[in-house]
This record gives sequence, C-alpha cells and structure tokens, in this order.
Amino acid sequence: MSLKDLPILADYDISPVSGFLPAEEPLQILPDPYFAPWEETFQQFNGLLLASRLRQRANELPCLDASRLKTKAEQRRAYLILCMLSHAYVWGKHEQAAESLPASLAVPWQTVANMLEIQPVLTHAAVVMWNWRLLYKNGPRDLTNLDTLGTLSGSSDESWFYLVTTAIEATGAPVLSKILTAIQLVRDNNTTALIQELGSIRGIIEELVGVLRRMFEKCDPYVFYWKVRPYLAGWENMAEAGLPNGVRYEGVDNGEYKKLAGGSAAQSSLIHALDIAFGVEHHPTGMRPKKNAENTTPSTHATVASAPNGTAHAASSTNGSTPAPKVHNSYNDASDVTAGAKPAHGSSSNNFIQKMRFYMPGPHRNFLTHLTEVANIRQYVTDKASGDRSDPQVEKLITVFDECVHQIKVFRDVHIQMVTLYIVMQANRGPSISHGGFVPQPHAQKSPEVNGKTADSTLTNGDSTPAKGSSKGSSILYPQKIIFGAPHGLAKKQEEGNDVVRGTGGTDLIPFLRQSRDETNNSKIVPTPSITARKASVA
Ligand code: HEM
Repeated sequence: MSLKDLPILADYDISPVSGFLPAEEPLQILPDPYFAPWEETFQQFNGLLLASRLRQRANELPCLDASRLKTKAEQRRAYLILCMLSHAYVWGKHEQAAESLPASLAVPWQTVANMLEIQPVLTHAAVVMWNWRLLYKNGPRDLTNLDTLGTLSGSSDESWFYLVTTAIEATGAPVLSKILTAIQLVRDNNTTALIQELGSIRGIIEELVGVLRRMFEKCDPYVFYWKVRPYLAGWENMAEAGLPNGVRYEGVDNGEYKKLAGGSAAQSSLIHALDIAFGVEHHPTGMRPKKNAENTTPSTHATVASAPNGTAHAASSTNGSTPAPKVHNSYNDASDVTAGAKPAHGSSSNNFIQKMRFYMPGPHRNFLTHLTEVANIRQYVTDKASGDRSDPQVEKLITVFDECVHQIKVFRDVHIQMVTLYIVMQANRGPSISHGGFVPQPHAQKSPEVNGKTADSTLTNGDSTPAKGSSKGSSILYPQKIIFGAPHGLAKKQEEGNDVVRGTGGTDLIPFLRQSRDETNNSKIVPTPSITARKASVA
C-alpha cells in the first residue's frame, strides 16, 4: 500500500521559518482609505471604551464591504480590528453585556472570517499570530523586538501576555519542518538520523518552556485576570454573564444567535502539532481509554471519529505509521472538529482540546489533519522498543523520544503553575476595587450572602488588601466570577462554599490541565515522571 504524501508546509499557509506566524510582519494599517472608519475607531478604541462610548461609535460605523479586502494580510488586519472592537462592544466597560452586535461589526466580521476559514469570535490567531510588529525591522522575532498592534485593556501586561505567546510560536516554528523530516526518516528506517533529528526537536521544545516562563516577568496576574481576561471571553455557556443565548449577529444568518468560545492558546496549532507528532492522546476530562491507559505498551490504534456530516476524520490521537481508515470507538466520546465540522457544543463529553481546532484558521486545521494521517514516530519507537533492546541505538532512540515528550510535559507543568497564579489565586482573592472594573452599582442586583456577609461588603478591607472570600458572590457584580473559564468558553462557576473552579460541563479547570499533562507523560515509551527516574530505571 502506498503511503500518503507528507504535507508541504506552504500548501497550508505555514512557513518553514515563521511556522504558523505569517512570514511577513502583519499589516499595521489597511491601505484602502475605504476602511479608514475601522482604522480610526481602532486607534481610539481604548479611550472610547474607557469613556463608555465605544458602543455609540460602533453603532455609527457604516457597514463596510469586507469583500474589498484583497490580500490575506489585509483580511487578517481587518479580522484583528473586528475581533477587538466586537469583544469590547459585547463586554463593555462598566456596562451590561450586549447580546446583539450591530451589522456594522457583525456583517464584515462574518465575511472576513469566512475568507480566513475561521470563526467570527476573538481567537488565538487574531491576538497572538496577527497582532505583532517588529521594533527593529531586521531584528529577531523574540521578546527583545516585538510589540503588539492592539490590546483591549490598553495595558503593557496584556501586550506581554500576547507577545510571550507570539514568541513561543516563533521559537517553535522550525520544529514543523523537523517533525516532517523525522517522519520521513522513519519511512526510510534511518534510526541514526532520526535520533539526531529528535535531539534537535527536544532542544526547541526546551526553548519553548524557557519562553513560557517569561510570562511571569511582565504580565501582572491581577491585571490579567481582572482587566484582560474578561474581554477574551466568548459567548458560549455565558448565561450568567447575561448572554444565555450567545450573541445575535445582526444582518448575519437572519440575525441568529451564535454561541462561540473565546480566545485561548489552546487554539495554538503548534502545541497540537507537537501532540500529534509524539502521539499524545487527549480525552474528555475524567475519561480514560478503555485500553492502553498507562501506555507502557505500543498504542497501535487510530481514533477516528464520525464528523456530523457523516464522513470519518482521523482525530489527533493517531499514532500509526499509516492512516487507519476504520472507525475505532474505544472511548465514550471522540468529538472531532476537523475541517468544516462543527463541535458538539455543550456536551460534557467533548474533547475540549480537539474542539479548539474549530477556532483555528482553516489551512492550519487542515495541516493538523494531514499530519495526523502521516504521524508515525511513536509507533516506530514503540516497535523498536519491543524488538532487540540490546542494540544501543534502540536505547538512544527511546531516550531521546521520551525526552521530547518529557519537555512537552514540563511545558504543561509550568502552564499549570501559571494558571494557578493567574486564574485560581486571583479568583480566590477577589478584586481590589469594588466592582473589579466591570458592571457598575446602578445595574447591580443585591448580592447573595457570602461567608455571612453580602458580596458588596466583603470586597475590600478599606486598604488595598482584598477581603478573604471576596470573589464569591454576585455574578452580576462580578462577571469575572462566572467567566473563570471564559477564554475557552467553558464558563467556570465557583460553587457556593466550595473552592473548586468548575466548567459548565462539570469540568474542573485544574484537573483538566493535569489530565492533559498526564496524558502527555503517558505517551513516553517508558512513562516515568522524570527523565532522571527513567535513566535510573534503565541503569
Ligand atoms: C497567563 C498565561 C496563561 C493562562 C492564564 C492560561 C490559561 C489557560 C487556561 C485557563 C486553559 C484551559 C482552557 C482554556 O481556558 O482555554 C489553558 C489551556 C491551554 N493553554 Fe494556556 N494560559 C496561559 C498561557 C499559555 C501560553 C503562553 C500557551 C502557549 C501556547 C498556552 C497554551 C495552552 C494550551 C495548549 C492549552 C490547552 C491545554 C493543554 O494542551 O494542556 N497557554 N490555558
């Protein structure tokens, strides 16, 4: 049987040098003066939002024809502008959430999203991949030389939050060609060269961890949680934030409501590509595969899910050296959102990580599907591991493979620490000003009792120290409370008298991330918690 051709990066709008980031710097202004009303509003929108006049300005905007955007670069610039203006419009500043988006934003946003094969909602692509510029034109794409084109809060903390992620995409870019080379080396049965290629991939993943850690340097967790994160929220599972039906896009699909998740780095195609390359399988939180749960033995199956249109797509968990076209349903659920397929919103058994592909640009999503079909590295190493173990090459191969997986696990370890500091701890501490920067008193309803006091009276101690328990209470006063999980659309609720941060599907945030981390570790051939432990076990 002939093997499927390997993907060619350029066919999927991917550069061997810049990866999923555009090869050229994103446009800083739309060249056609026809779009000046958007550019002018975008220039002023932090001020308009602060003065609570952004909605007024947006309502006055003409409904521009986005089909006049000719190049990809123009479409991306327009998409970024429309994402930021629309999220600012919906969430407002000290305003109730708006459940209807005017046609002046909704219609062109849908048009440009169709052009880019992405969703009309703020995404990782908008704020991370298409929202940067170089300070020195010939300088590197790293944190010494990057700036953002726009932020929702106007803060440098928000810029840093995006730029660290942009720098991760830039740092990881060379890994894509290397993964394809490694897949070819497997096909050639060239173990020696494969070991070398994997060594180089391991080094890149290690660098990603280094960049990730830099988040702590210049992004203040308070600012992130209370001033930035609420704006990244989408409108799926947002009943308690005042959007039970999602948002109505006036002039689009007969003004139907849309429920869409907000922006999250879980939409980063780079991390998905690493998972696919190393055979990391993700499952709905709390669910484990019926077989191979510990994965100490080769995993030869391919999980293939039926898309809503009836066609079968290979899901991200394929490890086999050839695509496995048969439907294999070893889990309770394997919702697949590859090209064009819709995610099963609201299902508690969604594979959340898989679902995030719905929010990637179409070509990148399609690349991941293709990569899944040709991924063979883990299977190869597994086969070697079950053969002649006295061959030193085999031990080297297993070690370097496991080191790559280990670095992805370390990335997720650091990420969990970050989520604990930037979300869980901030939520537990509460805001240090009485409304956390959101809905003002006149709109607020009487807060429910929290720890024997109303939420209003528990907010601050009179100094800047937030009162213990202040984050619990009215979801009207504190929409942040009910949008803990907002960036990914899993609205998190903190249960009364219980410090667990939950998703609406019953998913706990930290258990979800821990499971993802543990699933990574399970992809090792010898799934020890650390490489040191592995070396000891080999010795
Ligand atoms: C302050 C920094 C960050 C915070 C607070 C944060 C928060 C979160 C949260 C709450 C989730 C759960 C799903 C969701 O809500 O979207 C998540 C998932 C995820 N985040 Fe982040 N994140 C941060 C930075 C990053 C960065 C820089 C990356 C790099 C690409 C990243 C990659 C991911 C990935 C891949 C997932 C999916 C879960 C997994 O694959 O293990 N995050 N993040």
